[in-house]
Amino acid sequence: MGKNTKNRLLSVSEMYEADRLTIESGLAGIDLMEAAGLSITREITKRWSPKKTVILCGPGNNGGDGFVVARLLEERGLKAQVLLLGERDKLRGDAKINSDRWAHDVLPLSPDHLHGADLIVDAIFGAGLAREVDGIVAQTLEAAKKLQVPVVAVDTPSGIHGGTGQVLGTTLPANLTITFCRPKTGHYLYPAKKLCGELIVTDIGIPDHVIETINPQTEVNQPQDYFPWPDEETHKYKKGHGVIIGGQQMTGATRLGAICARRVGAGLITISAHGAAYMIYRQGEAGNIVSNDDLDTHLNDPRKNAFLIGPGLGIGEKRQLVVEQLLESSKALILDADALTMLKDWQWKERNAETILTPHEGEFSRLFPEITGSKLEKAKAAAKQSNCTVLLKGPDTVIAAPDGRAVINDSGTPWLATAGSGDSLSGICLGLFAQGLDGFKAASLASWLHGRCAEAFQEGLIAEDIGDILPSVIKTLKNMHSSY
Ligand SMILES: NC(=O)C1=CN([C@@H]2O[C@H](COP(=O)(O)OP(=O)(O)OC[C@H]3O[C@@H](n4cnc5c(N)ncnc54)[C@H](O)[C@@H]3O)[C@@H](O)[C@H]2O)[C@@H](O)CC1
Ligand SMILES: [K+]
Repeated sequence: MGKNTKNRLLSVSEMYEADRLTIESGLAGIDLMEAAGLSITREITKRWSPKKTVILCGPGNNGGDGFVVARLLEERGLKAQVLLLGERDKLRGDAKINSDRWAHDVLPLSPDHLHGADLIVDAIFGAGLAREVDGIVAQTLEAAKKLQVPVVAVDTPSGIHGGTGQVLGTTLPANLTITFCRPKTGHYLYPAKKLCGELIVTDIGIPDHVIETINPQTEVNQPQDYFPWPDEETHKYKKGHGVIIGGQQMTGATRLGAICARRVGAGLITISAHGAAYMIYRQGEAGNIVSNDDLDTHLNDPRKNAFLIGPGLGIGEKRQLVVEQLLESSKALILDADALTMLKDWQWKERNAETILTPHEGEFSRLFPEITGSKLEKAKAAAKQSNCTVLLKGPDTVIAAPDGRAVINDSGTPWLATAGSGDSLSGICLGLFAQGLDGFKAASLASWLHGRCAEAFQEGLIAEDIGDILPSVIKTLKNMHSSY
């Protein structure tokens, strides 16, 4: 993870730490709150001209931000009504100061006081959400949902945990969420990702050096710079020789992986197969090498530097032995699909080479039944326990390294939920692995490229299209600089 912190994602405690260090360094909390309220007001007035904004305020600083928005909207001639959870005279600190600056009445937070709203600002809970939302708050959020007017969430929609992205009790889906300094990890994890609507990150004065000091270990996945561009003097043996253990029946899975591995730049790809499957692979794509040598021969060839096992493999004792032999080798290794299923009882031990595991949620819970938590927490814990790079698949794929670094991928479309899509992903990983990227970089870049292929192709994508469209996605990398 480089020094640049612009792609970092904060946990809730890191956000509090950033506030604390900023205030300690001389910036007043009240100024941060004013900046937060100003940015929210600016984003609202850019998009809407509400006749009546109802602002739902909670008892903490999230509510304090809400009071600032009420005042600033009114200063711009826009009518605002504050509904407050709890007693106004019990507010403390910066929230109290901003309540005092709001010269109008507040009404109790209740579904009865939502009428007439043509815009809602949700400032009940943000980072301080401590338990499930229930009672009058839940009733008000449910009633607000039914109004079907635009909703602007301050920091997070109330009820969403900023770290995990989970809903605690209930929440109010937003059209726009405005958060401060850096996104929180929860903004990129489902279900929060879809409940936040458009996400805007605004600068409220927290300096970059504060984030550098905290050094958060999670980023949004922006791996474009890792792409292994070939230099002019290269030759195929310099670009790696990947081996895929060919499935005996689901031969298509192996072939999809092989195409993607070659498209992403691997010098050579060998499919290792026997019997009837060997003949099928021989009749397949002309650029694949197909070999019926035994595994030892491949493992003893120093040029064959990266192996993939799992796609279309099937399950059985013989295959289990192949998986074990690969695990004991010193080759870079990707374990996918059926290979993960057969790993179930494997005692995690040190491999002396890079390893990537690519489970979906079901495979993950069979592999790591004792690990629970958010998707991010699960991937991080599994990477640490297994000493492997873990690529936990889904619409919010998380890639975690054993040393604690993690990225959340945000490229892709629901069209990736199609047979063979995962085989293409592990093939891309193999191609990058073969070219010498480490496990974390290979998995991060593969996941991003895979998602971009779906975005480029759009409707009607099937697995075969991923390899076809990869070259045009790679082309876009040439002019791209990582930014979000
Ligand atoms: N200096 C700062 O700390 C800044 C904070 N800011 C805002 O402050 C927020 C964090 O403020 P707080 O730490 O006060 O936390 P919140 O305002 O998010 O919530 C804390 C309050 O809600 C109560 N609460 C939590 N969950 C509840 C539940 N389920 N049901 C009922 N009550 C519940 C707590 O008891 C506490 O009173 C951020 O999300 C952001 O909006 C911004 O103003 C920027 C500066
Ligand atoms: K909120």
